[in-house]
Amino acid sequence: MHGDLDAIERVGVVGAGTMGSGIAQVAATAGYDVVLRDIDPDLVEEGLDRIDDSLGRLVNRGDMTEADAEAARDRIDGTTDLDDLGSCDIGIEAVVEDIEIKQDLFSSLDDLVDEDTYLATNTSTLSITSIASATDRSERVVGLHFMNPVPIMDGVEVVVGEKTSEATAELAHTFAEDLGKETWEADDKPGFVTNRILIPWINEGIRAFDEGVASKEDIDRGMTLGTNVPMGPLELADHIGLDVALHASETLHEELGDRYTPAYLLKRKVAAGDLGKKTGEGFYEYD
Ligand SMILES: NC(=O)c1ccc[n+]([C@@H]2O[C@H](COP(=O)([O-])OP(=O)(O)OC[C@H]3O[C@@H](n4cnc5c(N)ncnc54)[C@H](O)[C@@H]3O)[C@@H](O)[C@H]2O)c1
Repeated sequence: MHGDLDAIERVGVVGAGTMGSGIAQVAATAGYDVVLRDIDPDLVEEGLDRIDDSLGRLVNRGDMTEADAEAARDRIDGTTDLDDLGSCDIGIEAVVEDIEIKQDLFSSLDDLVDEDTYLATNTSTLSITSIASATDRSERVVGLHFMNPVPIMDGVEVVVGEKTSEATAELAHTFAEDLGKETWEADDKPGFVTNRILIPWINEGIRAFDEGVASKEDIDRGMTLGTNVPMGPLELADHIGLDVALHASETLHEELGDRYTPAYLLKRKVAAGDLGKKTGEGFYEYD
Protein backbone atom coordinates (compact mmCIF):
# COMPACT_ATOMS: atom_id res chain seq x y z
CA MET A 1 0.00 0.00 0.00
CA HIS A 2 1.28 3.46 -0.81
CA GLY A 3 -0.17 6.79 0.18
CA ASP A 4 1.53 10.14 -0.04
CA LEU A 5 2.60 10.77 3.54
CA ASP A 6 4.66 13.80 2.44
CA ALA A 7 1.37 15.66 2.38
CA ILE A 8 0.88 15.07 6.11
CA GLU A 9 2.75 17.16 8.68
CA ARG A 10 0.12 18.47 11.01
CA VAL A 11 -2.53 16.27 12.59
CA GLY A 12 -5.70 17.61 14.18
CA VAL A 13 -7.44 15.41 16.74
CA VAL A 14 -10.94 16.31 17.88
CA GLY A 15 -11.99 14.89 21.25
CA ALA A 16 -9.39 14.60 24.02
CA GLY A 17 -11.01 11.61 25.74
CA THR A 18 -9.76 8.04 26.01
CA MET A 19 -9.22 7.57 22.29
CA GLY A 20 -8.38 11.12 21.16
CA SER A 21 -5.61 11.50 23.72
CA GLY A 22 -4.17 8.13 22.67
CA ILE A 23 -4.30 9.06 18.99
CA ALA A 24 -2.64 12.44 19.69
CA GLN A 25 0.08 10.63 21.64
CA VAL A 26 0.94 8.08 18.95
CA ALA A 27 0.86 10.74 16.20
CA ALA A 28 3.23 13.01 18.17
CA THR A 29 5.48 10.05 18.99
CA ALA A 30 5.74 9.37 15.25
CA GLY A 31 6.95 12.94 14.72
CA TYR A 32 3.78 14.74 13.63
CA ASP A 33 2.75 18.12 15.01
CA VAL A 34 -0.56 17.61 16.75
CA VAL A 35 -3.36 19.92 17.82
CA LEU A 36 -5.79 18.28 20.24
CA ARG A 37 -9.20 19.86 20.68
CA ASP A 38 -11.97 19.34 23.21
CA ILE A 39 -14.92 21.54 24.11
CA ASP A 40 -13.85 22.49 27.63
CA PRO A 41 -10.40 23.56 28.91
CA ASP A 42 -10.60 21.06 31.78
CA LEU A 43 -11.21 18.22 29.32
CA VAL A 44 -8.23 19.36 27.23
CA GLU A 45 -6.09 19.37 30.38
CA GLU A 46 -7.33 15.91 31.36
CA GLY A 47 -6.45 14.64 27.90
CA LEU A 48 -2.95 16.12 28.10
CA ASP A 49 -2.50 14.66 31.61
CA ARG A 50 -3.52 11.25 30.29
CA ILE A 51 -0.84 11.57 27.61
CA ASP A 52 1.78 12.57 30.23
CA ASP A 53 0.85 9.53 32.33
CA SER A 54 0.96 7.17 29.37
CA LEU A 55 4.30 8.50 28.12
CA GLY A 56 5.63 8.25 31.69
CA ARG A 57 4.61 4.58 31.87
CA LEU A 58 6.32 3.84 28.55
CA VAL A 59 9.52 5.51 29.83
CA ASN A 60 9.37 3.58 33.12
CA ARG A 61 8.99 0.32 31.23
CA GLY A 62 12.01 1.15 29.08
CA ASP A 63 9.90 1.28 25.90
CA MET A 64 10.81 4.93 25.24
CA THR A 65 13.58 7.33 26.25
CA GLU A 66 12.74 10.32 28.40
CA ALA A 67 14.00 12.63 25.64
CA ASP A 68 11.69 11.04 23.05
CA ALA A 69 8.75 11.28 25.45
CA GLU A 70 9.45 14.97 26.06
CA ALA A 71 9.86 15.65 22.36
CA ALA A 72 6.53 13.92 21.65
CA ARG A 73 4.78 15.88 24.38
CA ASP A 74 6.21 19.16 23.01
CA ARG A 75 4.65 18.43 19.63
CA ILE A 76 1.11 18.44 21.08
CA ASP A 77 -0.87 21.65 21.53
CA GLY A 78 -4.19 21.52 23.35
CA THR A 79 -7.03 23.85 22.42
CA THR A 80 -10.75 24.45 22.73
CA ASP A 81 -10.83 26.44 19.50
CA LEU A 82 -11.74 24.37 16.44
CA ASP A 83 -10.20 27.08 14.23
CA ASP A 84 -6.78 25.93 15.47
CA LEU A 85 -7.26 22.86 13.29
CA GLY A 86 -7.47 25.03 10.18
CA SER A 87 -3.97 24.19 8.96
CA CYS A 88 -4.14 20.45 9.59
CA ASP A 89 -3.36 18.00 6.80
CA ILE A 90 -5.49 15.30 8.39
CA GLY A 91 -8.24 15.71 10.98
CA ILE A 92 -9.09 12.70 13.14
CA GLU A 93 -12.38 12.78 15.00
CA ALA A 94 -12.72 10.91 18.32
CA VAL A 95 -15.73 12.59 19.93
CA VAL A 96 -18.71 10.85 21.52
CA GLU A 97 -20.44 8.11 19.52
CA ASP A 98 -23.38 10.21 18.29
CA ILE A 99 -24.13 10.57 14.60
CA GLU A 100 -25.53 14.11 14.87
CA ILE A 101 -22.56 15.42 16.86
CA LYS A 102 -20.16 13.77 14.42
CA GLN A 103 -21.97 15.11 11.35
CA ASP A 104 -22.05 18.65 12.81
CA LEU A 105 -18.36 18.45 13.50
CA PHE A 106 -17.51 17.12 10.03
CA SER A 107 -19.54 19.89 8.47
CA SER A 108 -17.59 22.51 10.50
CA LEU A 109 -14.25 20.86 9.72
CA ASP A 110 -15.16 20.72 6.04
CA ASP A 111 -15.65 24.51 6.02
CA LEU A 112 -12.50 25.10 8.02
CA VAL A 113 -9.70 23.01 6.52
CA ASP A 114 -8.03 23.12 3.08
CA GLU A 115 -9.77 21.27 0.31
CA ASP A 116 -7.08 18.61 0.14
CA THR A 117 -7.14 17.85 3.88
CA TYR A 118 -8.19 14.31 4.82
CA LEU A 119 -10.83 13.73 7.48
CA ALA A 120 -10.97 10.51 9.47
CA THR A 121 -13.38 9.20 12.08
CA ASN A 122 -12.61 6.81 14.90
CA THR A 123 -16.24 5.67 15.16
CA SER A 124 -16.79 2.13 16.44
CA THR A 125 -20.16 1.44 14.89
CA LEU A 126 -21.52 4.43 12.95
CA SER A 127 -21.54 4.67 9.16
CA ILE A 128 -18.52 6.38 7.59
CA THR A 129 -20.68 7.17 4.57
CA SER A 130 -23.29 8.96 6.73
CA ILE A 131 -20.61 10.95 8.55
CA ALA A 132 -18.92 11.84 5.24
CA SER A 133 -22.24 13.01 3.79
CA ALA A 134 -22.04 16.07 6.05
CA THR A 135 -19.05 17.25 3.98
CA ASP A 136 -18.35 18.16 0.38
CA ARG A 137 -15.29 15.89 0.37
CA SER A 138 -16.68 12.37 0.87
CA GLU A 139 -13.84 10.97 -1.23
CA ARG A 140 -11.37 12.24 1.39
CA VAL A 141 -13.24 10.86 4.40
CA VAL A 142 -12.25 7.49 5.86
CA GLY A 143 -12.59 5.43 9.02
CA LEU A 144 -9.44 5.10 11.13
CA HIS A 145 -10.67 2.82 13.88
CA PHE A 146 -7.98 2.75 16.54
CA MET A 147 -8.16 0.18 19.33
CA ASN A 148 -8.12 0.94 23.06
CA PRO A 149 -5.60 1.59 24.61
CA VAL A 150 -4.22 3.28 21.50
CA PRO A 151 -0.52 3.46 22.52
CA ILE A 152 -0.49 -0.26 23.33
CA MET A 153 -2.69 -1.93 20.73
CA ASP A 154 -1.01 -2.80 17.43
CA GLY A 155 -4.01 -2.71 15.13
CA VAL A 156 -5.99 -0.06 13.27
CA GLU A 157 -9.05 -0.90 11.17
CA VAL A 158 -9.30 1.19 8.01
CA VAL A 159 -12.96 1.60 7.06
CA VAL A 160 -13.87 2.50 3.51
CA GLY A 161 -17.06 4.47 2.95
CA GLU A 162 -19.21 4.42 -0.17
CA LYS A 163 -17.39 7.45 -1.61
CA THR A 164 -13.95 7.06 -0.02
CA SER A 165 -11.37 7.16 -2.82
CA GLU A 166 -8.77 4.46 -3.22
CA ALA A 167 -6.04 7.06 -2.66
CA THR A 168 -7.61 8.09 0.66
CA ALA A 169 -7.88 4.47 1.81
CA GLU A 170 -4.22 3.92 0.89
CA LEU A 171 -3.22 7.09 2.71
CA ALA A 172 -5.09 5.83 5.80
CA HIS A 173 -3.17 2.54 5.78
CA THR A 174 0.18 4.27 5.24
CA PHE A 175 -0.50 6.88 7.91
CA ALA A 176 -1.52 4.24 10.49
CA GLU A 177 1.57 2.19 9.61
CA ASP A 178 3.69 5.30 10.12
CA LEU A 179 2.23 5.48 13.65
CA GLY A 180 3.63 1.99 14.20
CA LYS A 181 0.35 0.16 13.66
CA GLU A 182 -0.70 -2.75 11.49
CA THR A 183 -3.89 -2.37 9.52
CA TRP A 184 -6.72 -4.28 7.93
CA GLU A 185 -9.56 -2.97 5.84
CA ALA A 186 -13.31 -3.21 6.24
CA ASP A 187 -16.20 -2.03 4.14
CA ASP A 188 -18.59 0.47 5.70
CA LYS A 189 -21.00 -2.11 7.10
CA PRO A 190 -22.28 -1.99 10.70
CA GLY A 191 -19.59 -2.84 13.25
CA PHE A 192 -16.97 -3.31 10.50
CA VAL A 193 -14.95 -6.49 11.22
CA THR A 194 -14.10 -6.03 14.88
CA ASN A 195 -17.29 -4.90 16.58
CA ARG A 196 -19.55 -6.96 14.34
CA ILE A 197 -17.90 -10.06 15.78
CA LEU A 198 -16.83 -8.81 19.23
CA ILE A 199 -20.14 -7.34 20.40
CA PRO A 200 -22.25 -10.52 19.98
CA TRP A 201 -19.39 -12.49 21.59
CA ILE A 202 -19.59 -10.23 24.65
CA ASN A 203 -23.39 -10.44 24.74
CA GLU A 204 -23.26 -14.23 24.52
CA GLY A 205 -20.76 -14.33 27.40
CA ILE A 206 -23.13 -12.21 29.50
CA ARG A 207 -26.11 -14.40 28.58
CA ALA A 208 -24.16 -17.56 29.39
CA PHE A 209 -23.45 -16.11 32.84
CA ASP A 210 -27.06 -14.98 33.34
CA GLU A 211 -28.40 -18.38 32.30
CA GLY A 212 -26.08 -20.19 34.74
CA VAL A 213 -23.83 -21.95 32.24
CA ALA A 214 -20.84 -21.21 34.48
CA SER A 215 -19.57 -18.67 37.00
CA LYS A 216 -18.31 -15.39 35.53
CA GLU A 217 -14.76 -16.42 36.40
CA ASP A 218 -15.15 -19.74 34.61
CA ILE A 219 -16.69 -18.14 31.54
CA ASP A 220 -13.70 -15.81 31.30
CA ARG A 221 -11.22 -18.61 32.08
CA GLY A 222 -12.87 -20.87 29.54
CA MET A 223 -12.55 -18.29 26.80
CA THR A 224 -9.01 -17.16 27.66
CA LEU A 225 -7.61 -20.66 28.14
CA GLY A 226 -9.83 -22.28 25.54
CA THR A 227 -9.49 -19.80 22.70
CA ASN A 228 -6.27 -17.97 23.53
CA VAL A 229 -7.74 -14.47 23.79
CA PRO A 230 -6.17 -12.20 26.44
CA MET A 231 -9.48 -11.46 28.23
CA GLY A 232 -12.80 -13.24 28.48
CA PRO A 233 -16.08 -11.51 27.52
CA LEU A 234 -17.12 -10.32 30.99
CA GLU A 235 -13.76 -8.88 31.92
CA LEU A 236 -13.44 -7.27 28.50
CA ALA A 237 -16.93 -5.73 28.80
CA ASP A 238 -15.89 -4.20 32.13
CA HIS A 239 -12.80 -2.72 30.45
CA ILE A 240 -14.69 -1.32 27.47
CA GLY A 241 -17.39 0.14 29.72
CA LEU A 242 -20.80 -1.52 29.94
CA ASP A 243 -22.53 1.65 28.69
CA VAL A 244 -20.24 1.75 25.64
CA ALA A 245 -20.81 -1.96 24.97
CA LEU A 246 -24.59 -1.48 25.32
CA HIS A 247 -24.60 1.52 22.98
CA ALA A 248 -22.66 -0.45 20.36
CA SER A 249 -25.06 -3.40 20.78
CA GLU A 250 -28.06 -1.15 20.29
CA THR A 251 -26.63 0.43 17.14
CA LEU A 252 -25.84 -2.99 15.65
CA HIS A 253 -29.26 -4.32 16.71
CA GLU A 254 -30.93 -1.44 14.89
CA GLU A 255 -28.94 -2.10 11.72
CA LEU A 256 -28.55 -5.89 11.71
CA GLY A 257 -31.59 -7.19 13.57
CA ASP A 258 -32.35 -9.63 16.33
CA ARG A 259 -29.13 -11.57 16.39
CA TYR A 260 -27.62 -8.41 17.89
CA THR A 261 -30.17 -8.05 20.70
CA PRO A 262 -28.32 -6.69 23.77
CA ALA A 263 -28.12 -9.11 26.70
CA TYR A 264 -30.72 -8.35 29.38
CA LEU A 265 -28.13 -8.35 32.17
CA LEU A 266 -26.02 -5.82 30.25
CA LYS A 267 -28.99 -3.43 30.17
CA ARG A 268 -29.72 -4.01 33.85
CA LYS A 269 -26.13 -3.31 34.93
CA VAL A 270 -26.07 -0.08 32.93
CA ALA A 271 -29.42 0.96 34.44
CA ALA A 272 -27.93 0.34 37.90
CA GLY A 273 -24.96 2.60 37.08
CA ASP A 274 -22.44 -0.26 37.26
CA LEU A 275 -20.49 0.53 34.11
CA GLY A 276 -17.39 -1.60 34.67
CA LYS A 277 -13.86 -0.61 35.60
CA LYS A 278 -14.50 3.12 35.31
CA THR A 279 -17.19 3.12 38.05
CA GLY A 280 -15.43 0.52 40.23
CA GLU A 281 -18.04 -2.17 39.55
CA GLY A 282 -19.36 -4.09 36.57
CA PHE A 283 -19.23 -7.86 36.40
CA TYR A 284 -16.24 -7.60 38.74
CA GLU A 285 -15.23 -5.10 41.43
CA TYR A 286 -12.27 -2.74 41.00
CA ASP A 287 -10.30 -0.55 43.44
N1 LIG B 1 -13.25 3.68 24.14
C1 LIG B 1 -13.05 2.68 23.27
O1 LIG B 1 -12.72 1.55 23.63
C2 LIG B 1 -13.16 2.98 21.78
C3 LIG B 1 -12.50 2.11 20.90
C4 LIG B 1 -12.56 2.40 19.53
C5 LIG B 1 -13.31 3.49 19.09
N2 LIG B 1 -13.96 4.29 19.99
C6 LIG B 1 -14.70 5.44 19.46
O2 LIG B 1 -13.91 6.60 19.66
C7 LIG B 1 -14.77 7.74 19.87
C8 LIG B 1 -14.40 8.39 21.19
O3 LIG B 1 -14.55 7.47 22.24
P1 LIG B 1 -13.86 7.69 23.66
O4 LIG B 1 -13.95 6.38 24.35
O5 LIG B 1 -12.54 8.34 23.49
O6 LIG B 1 -14.89 8.71 24.32
P2 LIG B 1 -14.65 9.72 25.52
O7 LIG B 1 -15.99 9.98 26.10
O8 LIG B 1 -13.53 9.25 26.40
O9 LIG B 1 -14.13 11.05 24.79
C9 LIG B 1 -14.91 11.81 23.92
C10 LIG B 1 -14.47 13.25 24.06
O10 LIG B 1 -15.04 14.00 22.99
C11 LIG B 1 -15.36 15.28 23.50
N3 LIG B 1 -16.26 15.97 22.59
C12 LIG B 1 -17.58 15.82 22.40
N4 LIG B 1 -18.01 16.64 21.41
C13 LIG B 1 -16.92 17.33 20.97
C14 LIG B 1 -16.71 18.30 19.97
N5 LIG B 1 -17.70 18.76 19.21
N6 LIG B 1 -15.44 18.78 19.79
C15 LIG B 1 -14.42 18.31 20.54
N7 LIG B 1 -14.57 17.37 21.50
C16 LIG B 1 -15.81 16.89 21.72
C17 LIG B 1 -15.92 15.02 24.89
O11 LIG B 1 -15.87 16.18 25.67
C18 LIG B 1 -14.96 13.91 25.37
O12 LIG B 1 -13.84 14.46 26.04
C19 LIG B 1 -16.20 7.20 19.80
O13 LIG B 1 -16.67 7.36 18.49
C20 LIG B 1 -16.02 5.72 20.14
O14 LIG B 1 -17.05 4.93 19.59
C21 LIG B 1 -13.89 4.06 21.32
